[in-house]
Amino acid sequence: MIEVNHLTKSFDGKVILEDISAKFNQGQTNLIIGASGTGKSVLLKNLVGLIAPDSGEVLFDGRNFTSADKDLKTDIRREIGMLFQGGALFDSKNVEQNIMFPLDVLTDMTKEEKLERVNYCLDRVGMTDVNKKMPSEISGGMKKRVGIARAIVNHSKYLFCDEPNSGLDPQTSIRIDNLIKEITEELNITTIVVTHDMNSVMEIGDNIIFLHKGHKLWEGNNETIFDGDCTELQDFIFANKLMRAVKKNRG
Ligand SMILES: Nc1ncnc2c1ncn2[C@@H]1O[C@H](COP(=O)(O)OP(=O)(O)OP(=O)(O)O)[C@@H](O)[C@H]1O
Repeated sequence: MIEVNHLTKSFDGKVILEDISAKFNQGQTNLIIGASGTGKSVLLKNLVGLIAPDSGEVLFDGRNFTSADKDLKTDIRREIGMLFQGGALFDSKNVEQNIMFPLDVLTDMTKEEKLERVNYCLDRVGMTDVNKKMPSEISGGMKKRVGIARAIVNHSKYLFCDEPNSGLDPQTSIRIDNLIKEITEELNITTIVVTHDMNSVMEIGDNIIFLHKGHKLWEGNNETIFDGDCTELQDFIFANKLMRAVKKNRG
C-alpha cells in the first residue's frame, strides 16, 4: 500500500496540490483522475520522488519515503516500475535491450538470467519473437506492452502508469488497461494510474481519487462513481455525449 498524508505543493507561490491525503491499495489498480492541468502529474511526480513536497509525506508499505535517508530512498526506488506516456523506450536499443536495461543497471544477474527474465516478461505481456525489433518497427500498443514488461522486469512492488492510453485507439486502450489490471492482481503489486480517460475509469477503476484544481474532491470506485454528489466530478464524467447517454439509460 502507498499512503499520502496531507501533501501540499506550490510552484512560484502558486498552490498546485493542497492537503492531499489518499491510500492506494495493494493488488488493485488505483486511479488518479481529473481534468487537464489539475495536478495529476505533479502528484505522481511527488509519489515517485521526482519532486519533493512542500509538506506532507508519502509512505510505501509504512516506510516514510519523504523523510527517508539516501539508502532507504534507493531501496524504495528500486521497487518502483514506471510506464511513461508513449512508452519512453530507448530508440537506439532493441526490445530485448530496452526491457533488460533495469536489470543491467540495478542487478548483477548473469546474461542468461537476464535473458530468461526478459523473455518471461515479454511472454507475460503477450509478445513473442520481437526481441530484436527496434521501437520504430513496432506499433504504439506494442510499445506500451514493452514499457510494461520493462516496468515489472526487476520484480517491482509498485507500478506507476502515466496516461497509459495516450495515443492508442479505444480497443487497444482497453487491452492495455486490462493487461495492467491482470498483472497488478497476479503479482499483487500496488498500481497507480494517472488518467483522464473515462473508459479506463470504468474498466479498471478499483479505487479512484478525483482531483480538481489541486484538491481531492472525491474518492470511490467504478461502481460508486455515478452516485457521487460531487458536482465537479459529475461535470468531469459527463463531459462527453456518450457518457451523458449512459447516464440517461441508467435513469
Ligand atoms: N515544474 C513545474 N513548475 C511550475 N509549474 C508546474 C510545474 N509542473 C507542473 N506545473 C503546473 O502545475 C499544474 C498542474 O500540472 P499537471 O501536469 O500536474 O496537470 P495534469 O492534471 O497532469 O494535466 P494533464 O492531464 O494535462 O497532463 C499546471 O498548471 C502546470 O502548469
